Amino acid sequence: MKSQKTILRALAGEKTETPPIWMMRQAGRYLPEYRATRAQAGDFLSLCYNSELAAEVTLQPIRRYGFDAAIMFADILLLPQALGADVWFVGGEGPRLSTTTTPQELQALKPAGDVHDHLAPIYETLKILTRELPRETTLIGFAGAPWTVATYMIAGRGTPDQGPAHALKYENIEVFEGLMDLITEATIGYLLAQIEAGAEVIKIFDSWAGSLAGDDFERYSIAPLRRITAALKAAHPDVPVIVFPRGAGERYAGLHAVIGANCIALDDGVSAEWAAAHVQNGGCVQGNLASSHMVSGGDALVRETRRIVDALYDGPHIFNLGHGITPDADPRNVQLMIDTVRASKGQSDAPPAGHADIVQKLNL
Ligand SMILES: Cc1c2[nH]c(c1CCC(=O)O)Cc1[nH]c(c(CCC(=O)O)c1C)Cc1[nH]c(c(CCC(=O)O)c1C)Cc1[nH]c(c(C)c1CCC(=O)O)C2
Repeated sequence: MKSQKTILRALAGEKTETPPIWMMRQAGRYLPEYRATRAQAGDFLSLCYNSELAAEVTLQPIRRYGFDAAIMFADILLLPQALGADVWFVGGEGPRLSTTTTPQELQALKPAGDVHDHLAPIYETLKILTRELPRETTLIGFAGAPWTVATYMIAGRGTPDQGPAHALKYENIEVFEGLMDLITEATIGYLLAQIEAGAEVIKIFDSWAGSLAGDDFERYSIAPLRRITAALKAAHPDVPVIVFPRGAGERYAGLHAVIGANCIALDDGVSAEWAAAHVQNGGCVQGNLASSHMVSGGDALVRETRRIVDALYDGPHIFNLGHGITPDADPRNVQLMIDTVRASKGQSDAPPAGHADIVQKLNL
């Protein structure tokens, strides 16, 4: 039976009349209703573990904008915490973790199968969402890719160049690879449990893949993504997998087949025209409007949105940003992007129907 949900149709390789749309970090600080619920929860991690409130913030952008998909509200750093690392967030700065760089610290982490009690609230969030989401909205579960999660566990924080993780590869490859294996195994169990709790699509974020050079890219980004995808497919062949090796550049070409994923998510470092020629021939692509347009808006936003839709019009495409929306974004620009995508029919130089109205309505 053909699925009614446009995202699932695109993920199955179908070209849709207008691309379905959702947005990375669509529940977030740019929305006043998110800030209010986060204040009610106390802090960010408390919000992640409060299933009712996490479901509520997941639903907020769906109510406001009617996105085609909802991504469960959680964070990639909950898994290290479930493995026994300390994780906390410093306001205005970002995450902090206890570090794992020695054999003793690796040994002290829990086995991959022991994460589920800790993560039970996340599975509960998915169950609530399965009941409460509109029928036409697709529910996305996610995890960080092993390399990206490892970069935080090794450095104990976000780093501009992932230097500490690269250094550990050279200084103690056993600890590095042992940690990668542990994260990979735990991630498989975590994602399988998300599917069992109601996730219809899985997305794996390899936000720092771009800093892996040469063989390291294959070994530490692609191989773990392939291993996780294969394990998910073995148990749930019908659940589509989106992978996001951010910063892959020309290495995006051919990745569907290499990883076995249904969709490759593109950052805005590659052009949509290039991706149409070199990536979309392998299957569905997602992306890739620069998230800065959500801050600046106006005609440039409309033009660029239109250009991406047109470039990827001949194949399966899910519209998204190239990275998460930032806290300084204007919620009205999100509406302008959605209206532009939904008014488009592809392959035309004319502005989308209603473009002038949209711009006027939003007072741009
Ligand atoms: C690297 C990474 C993290 N988390 C995530 C990634 C991969 C994607 C990417 O590259 O952005 C993924 C993530 N983080 C969050 C989601 C929820 C779903 C969504 O709406 O996309 C998802 C899918 C919520 C969040 N995760 C975080 C917030 C902001 C926290 C707050 O409300 O204060 C949200 C809404 C915090 C977070 N979480 C992380 C960092 C580095 C930070 C601090 C930076 C920041 O503040 O934006 C780790």
